[in-house]
Amino acid sequence: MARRRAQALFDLVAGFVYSQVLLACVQLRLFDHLAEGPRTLDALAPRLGLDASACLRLLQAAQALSLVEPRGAGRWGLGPLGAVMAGDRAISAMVEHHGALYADLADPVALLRGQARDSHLAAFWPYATTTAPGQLGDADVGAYSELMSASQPLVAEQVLDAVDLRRWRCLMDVGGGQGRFLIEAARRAPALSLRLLDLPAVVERARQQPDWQALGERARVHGADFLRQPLPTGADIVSLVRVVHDHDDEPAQALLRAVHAALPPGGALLLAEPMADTPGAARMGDAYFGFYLLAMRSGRPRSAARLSELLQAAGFQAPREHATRQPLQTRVLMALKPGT
Ligand SMILES: C[S@@+](CC[C@H](N)C(=O)[O-])C[C@H]1O[C@@H](n2cnc3c(N)ncnc32)[C@H](O)[C@@H]1O
Repeated sequence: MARRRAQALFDLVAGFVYSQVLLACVQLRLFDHLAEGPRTLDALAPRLGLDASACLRLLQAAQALSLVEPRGAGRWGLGPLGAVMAGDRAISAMVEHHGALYADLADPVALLRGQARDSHLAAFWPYATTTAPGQLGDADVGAYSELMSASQPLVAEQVLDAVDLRRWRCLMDVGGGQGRFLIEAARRAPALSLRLLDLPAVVERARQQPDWQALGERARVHGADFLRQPLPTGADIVSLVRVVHDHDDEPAQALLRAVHAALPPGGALLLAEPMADTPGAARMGDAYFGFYLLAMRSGRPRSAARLSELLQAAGFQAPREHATRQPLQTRVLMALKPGT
């Protein structure tokens, strides 16, 4: 038992280093190079811009983390985890933006005391701290919008496997980014009308995408600041996907009230995000997400029970949970506005 605890503690100490090894592999595009086929150290080092000794150090560290593996004849190939990274642009993008989080975590006590000066993560998600998100331009929203679009297919698949949208007439995705969730919803529910609401600069990016344009008359965009402007009416179901956890209690409550006001009686709110009380995911919810949102300077991970309280305080009936395949990544609550 003592040995197991010592190992567990060592992993806590070293976890940050393992993360940096992964970040270096992604930043140097190591997995992309190895996806083309196994390579020798001499062939890899110049491609990564490293000398042979540094390249070997990285490969050995990455091998210990199952990211790469030796393949004989002095060649290196993808390891089991590196193969996952090489095949998934979304995961690489997700890892890469963690450079901002790691920089913010350099002094965790200052972060907890609210004394940290700059927040790299707050700069990455500028809507979280500005008082005028509606004024943000394309240069401010582009990086996070692309990251969200890259990771959205996994989320959309889980949410739309859990909830059948075919009984609804019009879905408005609030904070819907570049429209990826709606594009998938449109495919699964061919009669559904679609409304995308996000900041003006974000919906402008959505509008320019060919697969959004392909939706034609079915889909409309609405650029607005959902914390400072009323939401348009007309949809009978509203989704908030990975949105509520970005906001502290007061704005989150205001947003839920705004959604309630925009829905007709009998309308529904679909809330999907990772939640704090997920069995087996305490590390992810409370440790990782808790500190991520602290560094971002807005929002908190919430349990399904806490979200249910907020939803009912906003006027919704008690929500029902729809099980997803990977609750660690996304859980889904559906709440109805009472009918007349
Ligand atoms: C974490 S992202 C989630 C995007 C998308 N729902 C997804 O899951 O890929 C949060 C989204 O909320 C939008 N947002 C944040 N504050 C907003 C505000 N005050 N008004 C309108 N949209 C806002 C952001 O622009 C961003 O697209």
